Amino acid sequence: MKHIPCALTIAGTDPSGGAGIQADLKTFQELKSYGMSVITSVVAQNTTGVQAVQDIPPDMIASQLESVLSDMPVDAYKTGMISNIPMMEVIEQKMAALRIPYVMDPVMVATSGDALIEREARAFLRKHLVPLTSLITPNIPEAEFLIDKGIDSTQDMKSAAKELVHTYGAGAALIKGGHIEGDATDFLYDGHDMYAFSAERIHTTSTHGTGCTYSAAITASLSQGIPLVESVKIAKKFITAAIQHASGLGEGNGPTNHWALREEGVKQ
Ligand SMILES: Nc1ncnc2c1ncn2[C@@H]1O[C@H](COP(=O)(O)OP(=O)(O)O)[C@@H](O)[C@H]1O
Ligand SMILES: Cc1ncc(COP(=O)(O)OP(=O)(O)O)c(N)n1
Repeated sequence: MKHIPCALTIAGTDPSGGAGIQADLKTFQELKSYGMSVITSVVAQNTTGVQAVQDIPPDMIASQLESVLSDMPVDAYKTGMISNIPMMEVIEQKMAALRIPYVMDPVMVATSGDALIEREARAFLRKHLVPLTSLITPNIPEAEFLIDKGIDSTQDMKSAAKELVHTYGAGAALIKGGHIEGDATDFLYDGHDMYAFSAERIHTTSTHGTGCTYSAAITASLSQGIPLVESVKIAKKFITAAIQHASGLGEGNGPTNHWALREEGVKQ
């Protein structure tokens, strides 16, 4: 029987469908990986912001992980919103021994400005989960927190990527350029070489869930055995089209369009 590439997301929810688990599963599906999910927090949110958060008890996160891991193959996984230390401990305990690609989107704050992680959990994430990653994908504010320094230029972005690998033990680091002026250029450092992935900046407010979608797209390709640099290249094309062809849904920062490449007729 043919093996279907299987990708798992461990993250919070977005009932409006633009970010979190919902964005991840849509992305896995579009990129032809079988999607699975473990929910860390149920978040009442939409394009205007976060209205309420209900964290799932750590035991229940452990049970969900056991359900998936005891029965299903997982070829690659990603984490998104992990709001507190007990959740991180469970993820570390269940996932550390797995020798499969792990992409961490170190989610801290939503586009709306709402915090999605407890303050004291940030340092724990850096110490315990970052060293398990194959790739970490911070935006600029997240990278600034992780390295404890300001990032004001492309040179700073490149230095941050190197520091995340060499000082904090990430397998590779992709610093995203959504939050700096100029073209939307992201820098990937894999421990040896630096790569730039660039797209023209699109003038839009439809950026809700861009980080979730981008990291899920990378995870999908990694689950198919595609090498890291090529996976990021595919994902950059996917997220750029998704922003470009956003539907303008919602009253606030709208979701991206996960089927944009399919609509464009681009063969994936
Ligand atoms: N306005 C934009 N035009 C084109 N690409 C963008 C735009 N905003 C973000 N991106 C791209 O979307 C991806 C997610 O980046 P970013 O918005 O920085 O992440 P996050 O959603 O985690 O804040 C990156 O590839 C970034 O370069
Ligand atoms: C449940 C959940 N997880 C993550 C985010 C933040 O998503 P991100 O892709 O960084 O996009 P923005 O919201 O910052 O655009 C979220 N909102 N909800």
